[in-house]
Amino acid sequence: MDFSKQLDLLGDALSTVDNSVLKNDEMNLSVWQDKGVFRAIDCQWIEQLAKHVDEDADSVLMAGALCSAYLGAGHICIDLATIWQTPPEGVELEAFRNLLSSSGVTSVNQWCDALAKSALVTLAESLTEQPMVLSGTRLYLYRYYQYEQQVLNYLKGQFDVAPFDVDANLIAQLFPDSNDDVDWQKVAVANSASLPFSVISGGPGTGKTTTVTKLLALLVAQAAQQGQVLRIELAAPTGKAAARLTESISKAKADLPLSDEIKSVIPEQASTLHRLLGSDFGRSRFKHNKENPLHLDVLLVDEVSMVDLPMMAKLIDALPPHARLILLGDKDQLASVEAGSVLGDLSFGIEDVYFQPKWAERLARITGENLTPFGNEFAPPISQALTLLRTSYRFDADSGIGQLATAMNAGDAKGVLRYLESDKEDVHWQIPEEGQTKADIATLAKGYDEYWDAVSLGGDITELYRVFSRYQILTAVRQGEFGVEKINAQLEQYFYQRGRVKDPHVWYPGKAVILTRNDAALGLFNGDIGLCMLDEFQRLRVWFIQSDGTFTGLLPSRLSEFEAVFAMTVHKSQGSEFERVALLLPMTPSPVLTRELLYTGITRAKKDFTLWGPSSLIRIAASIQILRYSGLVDELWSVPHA
Ligand SMILES: Nc1ncnc2c1ncn2[C@@H]1O[C@H](COP(=O)(O)OP(=O)(O)OP(=O)(O)O)[C@@H](O)[C@H]1O
Repeated sequence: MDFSKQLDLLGDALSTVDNSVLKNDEMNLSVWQDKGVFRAIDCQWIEQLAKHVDEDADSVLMAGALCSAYLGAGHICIDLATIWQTPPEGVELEAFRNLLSSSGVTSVNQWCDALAKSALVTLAESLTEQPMVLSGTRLYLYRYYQYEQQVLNYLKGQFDVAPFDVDANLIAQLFPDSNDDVDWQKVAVANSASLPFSVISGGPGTGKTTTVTKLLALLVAQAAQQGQVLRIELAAPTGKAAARLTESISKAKADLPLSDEIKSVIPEQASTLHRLLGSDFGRSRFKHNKENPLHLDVLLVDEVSMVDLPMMAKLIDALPPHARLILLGDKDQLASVEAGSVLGDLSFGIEDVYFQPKWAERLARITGENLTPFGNEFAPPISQALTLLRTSYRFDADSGIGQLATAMNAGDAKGVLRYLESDKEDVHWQIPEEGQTKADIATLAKGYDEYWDAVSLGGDITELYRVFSRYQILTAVRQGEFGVEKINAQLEQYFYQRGRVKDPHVWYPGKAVILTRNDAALGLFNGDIGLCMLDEFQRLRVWFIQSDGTFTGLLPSRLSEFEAVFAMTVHKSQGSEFERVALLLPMTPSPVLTRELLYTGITRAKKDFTLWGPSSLIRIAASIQILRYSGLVDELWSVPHA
């Protein structure tokens, strides 16, 4: 039986769960469900598994349910050794150990032995198709183990490819006056041009787009010298991010010190990953895969922090063997909504491990930069493929947003509060009053005055979209008084009371929506933003920006799954930037309040940032980092380093 297919079929169609699956009464699933450790789908999953074993498999089924539950929280696998020490939240260690000991498991080794012996588990070293895979102390659902292996095998294959020649003169031409200590943009170009796979990571405004545009120019120019034309594709996880990539590449291209002929070969048009791979919406298989690979020589993917492990595996699967893959993103941003944190895992040691000394010498020869201090004989192969851009050209040393983002990223709560309290022009802090239970909608709504003025003038949709994109309210949570749903409803009501909106319950000029699902028929994607305006025949249309910057107007009735977007969650805002951002925290602690969430929220703002929230929660958030289990870090970074 194909258990992974079975898991798919289970989907969200939940029926009554048989809570007596586990032979030991103490391991009653309903208790675990009540504690919020397991979802109904986790219980269904092990209920299915239990039908296929006669053995007393309680400890195995428990591990299986944990594996499924952790996957739901974004982890690719569970680490039994870690869970043995730190059981899921809400479960006491002693109770957890007692439960397992009642099925004969009193140590991690015994737990691993029980799993290794089970008919439900295959060992990674002798892989067969079973519901679960045990690799050391890591336990995976079979399909996720496969995804991880696909990525690892691809990477290991790339590490063995001999480096490509790089034209140092062209690099010098592209960086005519680099006078930083070490010009990491130049190093990134030399490094990525040498390799079939590379990652360029950097915070906001560190020049990622500028750098890859130069990289593409170099590759195009080198190919031209050999009479070849490269097929280059640009992609990003969401429509918004693809549109931004298109815009920034075309801007960066204009400044290149190269001939128009070379520039004309560098594409500007980016598409979404789904569109690139040929999504047949709703099905997990893409049109392009190993049997039908993409027709390209170079693939550049931006905003990779948002790419989950299954998507990365499918992307890699669809690459022709000779293709170069260049990944771009900010490793410190929130990880993908779905399971995995691929960019974070790939860049795990990027801060303190650099290049093998020989590789550092090679790059120094090409770039003329002094990279001797960055040689490290313990650098694992993956670290050769990474470059971190460190200087932000958007935020100067005085910028409050830049300093705030850096402090948050470092988990420096005191620094964060200090910058919030300082009188920097671009950072503001709205401290809620003791016991405040509602958001200050009137103040939050002020940011949209300019937008409503533009709506009432009924101007051009391009201009309206531009004005709308200047300000955004972000929320940390979905539910509750400070959650995105309530805030949107209150904002629409407020706009109605102020006469901006005739009736908030129907479509009206100026209504702003975000799609919550891909829509094959309309060619629109989850996360696409539409603005409602009258067309030339005075009919209401919802206008969506295409990745080429033009707009398409649809009858509102054609949209099925969407929500208002005067406020959006930080998760949804990834891949977008706004001149002014108001980030609204809840008043009480929430597990979603993490360093990454606040860093992502802060870095959406280009010119002005306001944080609404109490200092206690800001402190807590700064101290919590998201950890997602996977085997990528161990497999890629396990070489001890100095
Ligand atoms: N080496 C440099 N010297 C001076 N200015 C630079 C340099 N590199 C980039 N810039 C400028 O900094 C700004 C941000 O650059 P770019 O858009 O390439 O950064 P990014 O990392 O892609 O930004 P984002 O956070 O928007 O993704 C641009 O105005 C760009 O022209």
